[in-house]
Amino acid sequence: MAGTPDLSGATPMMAQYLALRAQADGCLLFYRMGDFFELFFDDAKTASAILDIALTTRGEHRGEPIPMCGVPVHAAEGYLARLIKAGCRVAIAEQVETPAEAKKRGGSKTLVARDIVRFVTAGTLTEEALLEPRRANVLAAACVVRGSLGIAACDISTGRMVLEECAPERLDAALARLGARELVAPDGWDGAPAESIARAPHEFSADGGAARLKGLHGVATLDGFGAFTAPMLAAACGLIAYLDHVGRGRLPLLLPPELLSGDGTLAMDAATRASLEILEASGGGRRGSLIEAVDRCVTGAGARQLADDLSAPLTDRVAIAARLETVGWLHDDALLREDLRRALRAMPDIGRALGRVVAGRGSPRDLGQLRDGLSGARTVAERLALLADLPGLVRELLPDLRGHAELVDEFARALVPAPPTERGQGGYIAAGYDAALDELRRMSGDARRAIAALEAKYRDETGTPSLKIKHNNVLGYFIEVPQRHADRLLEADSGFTHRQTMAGAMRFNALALHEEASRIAEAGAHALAAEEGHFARLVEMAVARRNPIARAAAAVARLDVSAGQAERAAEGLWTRPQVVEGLALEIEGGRHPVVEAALVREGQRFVANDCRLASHDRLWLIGGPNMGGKSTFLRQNALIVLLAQAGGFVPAQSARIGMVDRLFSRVGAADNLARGRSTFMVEMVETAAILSQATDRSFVILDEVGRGTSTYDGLALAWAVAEAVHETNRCRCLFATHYHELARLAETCEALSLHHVRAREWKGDLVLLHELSEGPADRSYGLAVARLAGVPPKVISRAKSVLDKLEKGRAETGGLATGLGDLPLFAAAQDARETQCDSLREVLRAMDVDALSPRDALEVLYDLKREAGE
Ligand SMILES: Nc1ncnc2c1ncn2[C@@H]1O[C@H](COP(=O)(O)OP(=O)(O)OP(=O)(O)O)[C@@H](O)[C@H]1O
Repeated sequence: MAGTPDLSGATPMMAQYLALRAQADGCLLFYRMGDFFELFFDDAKTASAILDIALTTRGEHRGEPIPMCGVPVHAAEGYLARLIKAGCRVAIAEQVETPAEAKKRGGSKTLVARDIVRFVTAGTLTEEALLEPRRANVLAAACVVRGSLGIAACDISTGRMVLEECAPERLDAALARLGARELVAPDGWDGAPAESIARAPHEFSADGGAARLKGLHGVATLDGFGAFTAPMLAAACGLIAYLDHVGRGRLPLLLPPELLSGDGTLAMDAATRASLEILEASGGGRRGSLIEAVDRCVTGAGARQLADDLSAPLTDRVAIAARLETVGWLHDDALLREDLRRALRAMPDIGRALGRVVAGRGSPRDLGQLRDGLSGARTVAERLALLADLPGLVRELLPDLRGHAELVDEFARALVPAPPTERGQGGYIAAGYDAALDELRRMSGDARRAIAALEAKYRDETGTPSLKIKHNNVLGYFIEVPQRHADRLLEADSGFTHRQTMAGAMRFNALALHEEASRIAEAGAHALAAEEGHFARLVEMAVARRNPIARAAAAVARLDVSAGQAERAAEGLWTRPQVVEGLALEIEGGRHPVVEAALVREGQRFVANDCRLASHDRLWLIGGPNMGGKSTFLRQNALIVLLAQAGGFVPAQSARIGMVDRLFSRVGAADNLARGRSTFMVEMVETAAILSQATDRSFVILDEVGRGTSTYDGLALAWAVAEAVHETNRCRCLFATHYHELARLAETCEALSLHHVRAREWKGDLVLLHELSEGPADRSYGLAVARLAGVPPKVISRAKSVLDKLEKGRAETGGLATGLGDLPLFAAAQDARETQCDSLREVLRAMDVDALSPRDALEVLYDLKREAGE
């Protein structure tokens, strides 16, 4: 591999490598060698397999060849992104001195010193290229103090930090809500999820956490930020200690912590989130998720805020009303909305630029982004301030959007319009900002002009029109002439000194050229140093104002979310929900945003359905054929509740929602093999959670619970669960089931009613109407659906005869629900076609094929055909 020195015999280097490896602590070690990051031993095997790059060997260690692979430094970000995605963490070991410095330090053979400069892990990214613009990147720490769980979480790309406390068994739900990419937990804590990163328990100290937060934010007490408890502070301590470790002592942007209280948000556990596909569809990724169907934000920060809103809908009516008022205001004024969105669309990502600047990885471009973003925010605020009747929420945001005039003006004067991402070449400080810098630039400009004049002069003097003055990184400035004209310059008194002979050309130096070149170099170095000085000062200015800048970023994001919600509502004829006290759930003409979008893409129409739950009719049992739309109906109502409490409009004609405290969604026998539990076990664990946690203010959707086991067990469980939900939890609940027998519950449960999705058989084909109707389902249509799905006719006809037998057996024994009483649902199940099939079968069975003459056979065929026709 190019650029890789031979390891054999390089023992000091191997010693250096192994020492760094020991510090890398479970991470892959990227070891910088020239233009490459090299990986050795098992790291090389792991990385080459994930990255699909060549695994080679170099040299030996203890008599064994050393496996090795490498990635070019200039392309390292792409490789890092893939490794992080595959769940790896990476330690970056850089050369921390130049070869010249090493030589000066210890002689010509001295190894260049290297050190781990930082760790790159999923939860601690700040690089623009490694982050998803529309998704927050959350790192969390958790620990238990005196039986209570503390959680600290932050998105270091924007600095947002939240602290919360809850019961230890709520850890999974909290992590799912926060969307944590990486979790840090004390070593030896048996409640820690398997994939968490273990850190020394002493790093989780409440006193330590309080001290670090006070130090970070320069305050004597944390009371101004919130009343934080010991578990929260201990978790914060663990989080900051880990950040300190991965940043090698340099902390990223951390804003003052916010106190999160579980009471203020709609509780949803991990299973509910997964089943509602809020931020990710079940197959992974945004496609097909709720957020994809809702998100019309024009900025990355807006999309991240929307994801936050959807992950943690509110239970505070005032806060929900404030958001809804803003969305309504922008919904009703299309011109204003369009104007605002146009302004927002042009804004860079202020929060993430700030994150990089504070983390010490900011570039001139990031400063330019802060300038443009904050100036855009100011313009938006000024335009909004002119309007009458601003919603309260928008009025509150105005001061955050303004108030950066000093920084914006300074940055506007200091920086060129489009600053580069690299500082090495300079050129990012604007002309006219610093007279001394302008003078240095003028000097090097003069010298460049002088060099151009020299070229003309040398051509004249030597009589060589093809003489050129050129520049490269090795020789600097030099004079080049074609070989055949070189004699004149090679003469002893020519004033030129020979530098290099090329094929067909010769290169020379001259004193005057050397002097001008030195002036350029000197002025260039001074100019670069001056620009560096300005850069450091501008960075300092941004860092000092980090909290107000972050507030401006948050205000921009909130405006974008509201405008995006309004846009989505206008596009899809969504409506403003009423979120009220009480236990109603009245949704008229509700639709499922994701299913509807999919249908519309195929030119089909979504059938809207109503849902009317109230305390006297709080459990709807929903039957009907497979594919009839039961799951869709269940989910659309849960999603409408979620969207409404997140403060947005909803896909319905009207919606009146009694505030929900907890939302549960369960799908029978969902696969969760990754967690090593059987599907049925998962289903029951999740159902148990609902039965123990749902209150009368909760909303629960249960989709075919009980289907993951034998028919009798399943029916019995579904029956008992429905009864418990009705009697004990008394929550609002939609319960989809294929067990017709459950209809009997309506006789004993007064707040339970029966509903079904409609279907019809028409000319032998099944027609699914996707329409919800009152009353029990008339029959199953499983075989018809299977035929629709393309199951071969042979298998369908076999299934039919099995079904006939089963139903006959059931009729004789009294059926599945014997002992629960008669089941009228199945009484009318036989239809005329089945009887007809049986008579055809009778004729065929009676026939002796071997005894038939060809003529008789033809007769029989005619008979059969006639009979079938009847
Ligand atoms: N209201 C509707 N309007 C139009 N099409 C619908 C509607 N509801 C569902 N569908 C269509 O029917 C398909 C199946 O819906 P869904 O999964 O909700 O049925 P189901 O009754 O739960 O089926 P199963 O019992 O097999 O789980 C959807 O993917 C969608 O294409």
